[in-house]
Amino acid sequence: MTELLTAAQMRALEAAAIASGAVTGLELMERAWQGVVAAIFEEWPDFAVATEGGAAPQTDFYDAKHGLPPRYLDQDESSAWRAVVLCGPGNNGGDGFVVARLLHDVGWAVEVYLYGDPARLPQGARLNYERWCELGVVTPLDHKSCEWVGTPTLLIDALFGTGLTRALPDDLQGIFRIIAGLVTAPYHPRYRRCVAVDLPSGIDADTGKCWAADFTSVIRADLSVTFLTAKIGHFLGDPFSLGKLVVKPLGLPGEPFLERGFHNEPPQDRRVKLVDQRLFGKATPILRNRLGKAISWNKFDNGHALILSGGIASAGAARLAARGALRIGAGVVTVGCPPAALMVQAAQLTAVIVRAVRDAAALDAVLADARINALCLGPGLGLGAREAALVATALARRREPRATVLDADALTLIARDAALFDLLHGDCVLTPHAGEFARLFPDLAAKVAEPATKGPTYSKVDATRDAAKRAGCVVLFKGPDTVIAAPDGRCSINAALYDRAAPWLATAGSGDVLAGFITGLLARGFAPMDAAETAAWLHVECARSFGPGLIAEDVPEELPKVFRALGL
Ligand SMILES: NC(=O)C1=CN([C@@H]2O[C@H](COP(=O)(O)OP(=O)(O)OC[C@H]3O[C@@H](n4cnc5c(N)ncnc54)[C@H](OP(=O)(O)O)[C@@H]3O)[C@@H](O)[C@H]2O)[C@@H](O)CC1
Ligand SMILES: [K+]
Repeated sequence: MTELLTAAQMRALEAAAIASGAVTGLELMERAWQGVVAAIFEEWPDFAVATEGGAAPQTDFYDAKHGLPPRYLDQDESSAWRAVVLCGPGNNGGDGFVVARLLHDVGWAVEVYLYGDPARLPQGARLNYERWCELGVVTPLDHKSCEWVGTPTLLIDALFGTGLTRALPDDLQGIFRIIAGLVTAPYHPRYRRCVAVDLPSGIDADTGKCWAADFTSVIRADLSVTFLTAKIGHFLGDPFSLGKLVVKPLGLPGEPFLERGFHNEPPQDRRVKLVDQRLFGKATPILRNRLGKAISWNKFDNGHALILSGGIASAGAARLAARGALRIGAGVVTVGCPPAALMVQAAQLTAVIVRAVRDAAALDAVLADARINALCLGPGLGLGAREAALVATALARRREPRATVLDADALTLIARDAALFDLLHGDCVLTPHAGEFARLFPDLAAKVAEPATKGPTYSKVDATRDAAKRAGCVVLFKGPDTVIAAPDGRCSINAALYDRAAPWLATAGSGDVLAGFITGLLARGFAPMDAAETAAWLHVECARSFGPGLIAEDVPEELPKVFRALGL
């Protein structure tokens, strides 16, 4: 998995590299702008063609995005390559001055605006400001001049990066609103693309929160270019403001540290990882069973998952979870349902065993079978006294605690009853969506929802970590930015964003399949955190592999294809 950094960790790495003498601050800035410019030209190769002719291409990118016919192009103006670079008072602005220089060198008409006093720029940024001043003017960015920004072919947002730690002053809020309004104006023919250096200005690099009035006053980027590795804030908040995210190397001597972990490792509860394909490295037990051996010929060695079902009307949710658990490799899956739902479940299920579980006493008897080693409680379960008793029975068998996923209705039940909540143990996994999270942890949800007005801000990562500590088990907080945390502080993000976006996964029943995936992996012997991360990643991969049109039933059926693509 890839380490995501906080602004402070990034600064510490930069300072360590500079202190080691391996690189200077100015060199880092040079590498950063090289990365930005390379990313721009890779993304829009037509922009680099200006090096030769200086004539703007007739291609209307805007047209492609909004379906406007080319005649909307302002032909008179289209021959000018106009770039506007907005620079801020720190090193993000310093990166902006250098990008301006390079674009100028390759033939663009570049206008540079600066917010702040040039005399107070940090040393490296100041030097690059002076170099730019030899080539062109710098217009102070204020309420009046920001109107002149207009709608350039290329807008570079280098106002603020990782150094933004407090709310923007009123004058800046106004400037942001005006520029954001200009560049997102839907019918202006000449606006092409906006590139954010590091991240769109106004977004907090640690939490993804917005220091501007709201996300509508953030200058939305088509491309955000960051350095070394992504920051946590790139995946939280409103990542849609970032457009496409590109990470460029800085050539730091310890850069491969990202593969191995930090040289000076921050404590566990300060690190956040991005779940990615590296989960499936050699060490991954995806093809191993609960005994740590390769998947066994004996189905019980591969675990036995029990999914509790609700009544007839909601019985489908448990079936989806069961199918997920089976496809991900649990050796045996049983659905336990109320007697009245037995016929319905038996008629619909083939490879899955169906058993009647009338009440808590019946569940207790079923759980006497020690081969059942993973439980799934919640999908379509119901919210009555019987269901609460089932949850209590399942959690209370402390002498033989089973790995247990609590989803949907089971989460509502434990949110309602503190005694049930107290039964949670270290082999549980909670899988709330935002609404369920707010019911379970109202104070933490309220802190996440608070707008950023003073630092440090509180994010979904912080909330999930705090929730896992409070519950004493793994919490998987769902969303396009799913955050997974363990009580010991481990934390990761499984992002269905940028090149992994799969909005069609937001479909009824897909959460039930995820609960089933986790349960199946728990049955296979995965530790709760590993099971949650692996299941969440595969869940998104299934959706991506299937594509639009996906319904929940398709998710488990796509799994064999995903496994094959992974070479498993
Ligand atoms: N680290 C690295 O390895 C590398 C970093 N690089 C680049 O540097 C960027 C980070 O630079 P940075 O630390 O100078 O921060 P940045 O975002 O420019 O802003 C700081 C300025 O903003 C000001 N300010 C803050 N809040 C404010 C507010 N609300 N309203 C108004 N002003 C406010 C703050 O003022 P102060 O708090 O000091 O009073 C200070 O003047 C990073 O994003 C990347 O682009 C790359 O070049 C390569 C390697
Ligand atoms: K920026």
